[in-house]
Amino acid sequence: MAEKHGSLSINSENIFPIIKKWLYSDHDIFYRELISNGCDAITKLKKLDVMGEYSLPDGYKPEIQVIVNPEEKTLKFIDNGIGMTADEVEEYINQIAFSGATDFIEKYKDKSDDNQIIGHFGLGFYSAFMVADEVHIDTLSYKEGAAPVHWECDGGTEFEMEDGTWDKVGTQITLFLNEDCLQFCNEYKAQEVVKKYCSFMPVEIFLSRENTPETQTIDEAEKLDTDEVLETIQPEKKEDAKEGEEAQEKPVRLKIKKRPVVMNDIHPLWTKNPSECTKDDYIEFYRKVFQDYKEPLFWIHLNMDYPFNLKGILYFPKINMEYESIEGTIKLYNNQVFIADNIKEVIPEFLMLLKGVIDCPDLPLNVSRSALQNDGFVKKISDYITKKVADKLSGMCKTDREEYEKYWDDISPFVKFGCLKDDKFCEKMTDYILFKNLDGKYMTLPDCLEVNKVDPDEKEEGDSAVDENGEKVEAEVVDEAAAGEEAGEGAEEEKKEKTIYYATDLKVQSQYVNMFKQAKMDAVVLPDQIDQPFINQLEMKNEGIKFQRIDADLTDTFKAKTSKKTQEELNAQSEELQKLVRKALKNDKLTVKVEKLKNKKVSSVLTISEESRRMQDMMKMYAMNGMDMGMFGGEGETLVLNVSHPLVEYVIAHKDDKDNKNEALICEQLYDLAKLQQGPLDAEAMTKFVNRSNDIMVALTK
Ligand SMILES: Nc1ncnc2c1ncn2[C@@H]1O[C@H](COP(=O)(O)OP(=O)(O)OP(=O)(O)O)[C@@H](O)[C@H]1O
Repeated sequence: MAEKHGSLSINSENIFPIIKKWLYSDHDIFYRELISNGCDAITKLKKLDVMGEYSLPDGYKPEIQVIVNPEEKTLKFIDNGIGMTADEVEEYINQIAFSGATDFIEKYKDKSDDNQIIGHFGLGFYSAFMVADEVHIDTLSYKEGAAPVHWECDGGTEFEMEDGTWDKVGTQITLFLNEDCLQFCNEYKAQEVVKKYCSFMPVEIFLSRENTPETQTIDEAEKLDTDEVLETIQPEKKEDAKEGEEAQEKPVRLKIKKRPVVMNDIHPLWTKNPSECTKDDYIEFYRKVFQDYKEPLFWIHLNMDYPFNLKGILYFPKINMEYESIEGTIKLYNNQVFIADNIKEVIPEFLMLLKGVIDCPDLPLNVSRSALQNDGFVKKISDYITKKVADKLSGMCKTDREEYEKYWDDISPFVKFGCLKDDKFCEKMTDYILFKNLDGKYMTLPDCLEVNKVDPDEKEEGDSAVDENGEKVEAEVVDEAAAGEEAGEGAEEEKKEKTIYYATDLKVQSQYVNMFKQAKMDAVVLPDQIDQPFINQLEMKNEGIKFQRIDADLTDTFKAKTSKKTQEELNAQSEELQKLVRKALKNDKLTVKVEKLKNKKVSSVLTISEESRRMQDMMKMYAMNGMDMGMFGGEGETLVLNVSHPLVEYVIAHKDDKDNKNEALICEQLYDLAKLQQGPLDAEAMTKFVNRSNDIMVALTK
């Protein structure tokens, strides 16, 4: 070939500075580009062999060598792939690749955020100029009679091309590193980058150091053709061999140049058929990739060929905590070439709580992130992954409930977060969300509704109420006919709305929990922060389902049946006592209700309406961001006084007695006792409560 000197066909004189600046944030990516070009070249050669257009030489072992040379500040990438003829170098390197790079830069130069482009694919070979002042190509095409080609370019717009000396089919790319980028010819840095991008590339990659003095010693029998023998070590003669005994010869040893170590796994687990993979394989792969010593709970092996190609493994790690602190990683690959972690355009956000690998060769990667976001195909991929996760979970719930329950506490933040983030996932999972009831038993939403279908009053028909020790207490038995009057049509209407009662803290709400248990009513436990938005969403999406905290209201179950007349009396007493209690407590917002409760040992109970409490909880969240909370305190609180309790009877009997000092004292004490059943008192209230309790006991001594 006549020596050729030419200009690269580009539009801009400044293309190299742009390449360098553009990809500055992750310019180690050139490793991935050059190694994957080598992989492609090898794949093409193997394909030609399969098609009968080329015969691979005997003992052909596809491989890519990465050779660092810190002394000479060079980095070499050598593959035994298809190679290039001079014409091909002209076409693919001088023209096409460069114009591709120009297009690429033209398209994205205005985008200021480096992360806008997810793959950097399409820049390929020229990414070498991000770190190198000069790049050489030495290549020999597989084609019969092809001549080796040498090409070089010093980062300007000029290149030189001439006959070369490369005598093996394949290509060597040599980078003469820029002074700022010498780290890339450091062996350890090279190792790190190759591991980052190339751990699962489909061709074996070997990393070595040029002119390395490192050696290793092996038995002669272990010698491979590729070993470079530096010295043959003859065994010492065994002198102490006893007479008659055959002298046992030690083997000949060879000192060889240290063999390069394979850097990658060319058959990662996700490429295998799930039926070929064992539990140990999955766990080992998980540990290797995510450096997590804990065992994952379970996993989903995705394996799809049609209508798009997608393979991967999603692991559910052990995460028994609030979702904010969970950090997952989903690694995205394209034909076993690592692209990036956590690409939220492709992988649904809630799945980022998991750990996993997804390989999707069909993904368009040389596009900006915003283009990916609006890509219908990418949306399909994302939907498919979501569906598979929901299928796995619902399937497990249906066929292996015991196992599902075992994992539930760990996966529940993830499932709930998923339901909040993804409507389709929510739809599929609604019936497979588990709720733990007061006895610690897991129930699905349909189970909960089934339980609540039974009218607690009917269930209790004929039963007496029981106290906290499970002993029967006297309950008011009223004339059915009289009670019947109040059961109008309105009550029928109300029953259509199904209420699921819940507790958020079994300790704090223990008094209510006891009352529920005594009344043989059930509630579910929803202790996590995510539960509140989650039940809001369930209510929104499932008309007729209402969640109510167990201290939100006293259900009719706790009340004795009363005649209309008695109820009217109670209403009147409520009005009067409200005035009295408000005055005693100096609290105008408090509602007071007098009720006839079945359990005569309960004197007072505080309820706070579900709506007010939810509103207050929300306000508390805003308060953390500096909002004043004072205006919302005490809203929606109702003090229920049990008319069947002697203390309340006493207050009612003496309500008009202006000289009675005990009245106010008892009102305050009843309120504090009710408040204590919900949670701790604040410091001031607690001091008052203790002093008052002491006063009451002193009074007993008189
Ligand atoms: N090691 C190699 N062996 C053989 N041909 C190569 C090699 N490296 C590059 N080429 C040729 O040069 C062309 C341009 O390479 P470049 O890396 O710029 O882009 P690409 O590989 O086509 O796309 P991508 O940017 O996605 O890698 C390739 O398509 C290939 O034909």
